[in-house]
Amino acid sequence: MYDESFMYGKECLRFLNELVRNACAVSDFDDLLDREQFSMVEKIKTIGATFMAASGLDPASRLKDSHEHLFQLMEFAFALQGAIENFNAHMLSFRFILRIGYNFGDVTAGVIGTNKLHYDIWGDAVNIASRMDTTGVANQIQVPVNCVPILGQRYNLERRGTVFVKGKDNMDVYLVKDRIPKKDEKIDAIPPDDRQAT
Ligand SMILES: Nc1ncnc2c1ncn2[C@@H]1O[C@H](COP(=O)(O)OP(=O)(O)OP(=O)(O)O)[C@@H](O)[C@H]1O
Repeated sequence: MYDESFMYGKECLRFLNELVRNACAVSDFDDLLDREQFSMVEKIKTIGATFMAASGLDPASRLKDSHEHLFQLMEFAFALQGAIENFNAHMLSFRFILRIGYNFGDVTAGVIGTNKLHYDIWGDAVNIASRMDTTGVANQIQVPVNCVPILGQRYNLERRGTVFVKGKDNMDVYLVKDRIPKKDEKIDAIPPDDRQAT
């Protein structure tokens, strides 16, 4: 845990900056975005200690009738967890806790104003993603129930219960635990000799 008031917030800023573009972690948040496997994922902004990303905003790069951009975003969330683990392994005095909120749905994307331009996204889907984070669990990825049919195709999800979401009342929420292994992954994990014996 860190204290935002320590050294007037300077230490907090330094750590967050190191985390987002640091030299000691194996893969920092911004570097992850350069990877081909996250080609549809975009950083929107950081808000305080929150890192906001979206996927599939460019309809041209989205594969038709595919949920690949949604899986990419979930894989990105896993990669962030890995980056935090790496980062924490270099820390002696404290550990960062990462809480992730995830949602999908229609959004409006654009820029407001004429100076200090900033690309942003809006909509119910964004508000709910934000609430999935704020009502979430330390070191876990929380998603609303509407994500389950699609994410359940690739990930093991555990029902957490209901959380109160402003403007939505109580929402059913799930925690994304891990990937469902692919069939051939299981076979490959068994050494050839053992495979004959079973
Ligand atoms: N583009 C965005 N960037 C940052 N935060 C966002 C964005 N869109 C939505 N949020 C956040 O999502 C949350 C949910 O928004 P909602 O419209 O439900 O409530 P609100 O009345 O705006 O929230 P509050 O009064 O609690 O700040 C808010 O905390 C809002 O700051």
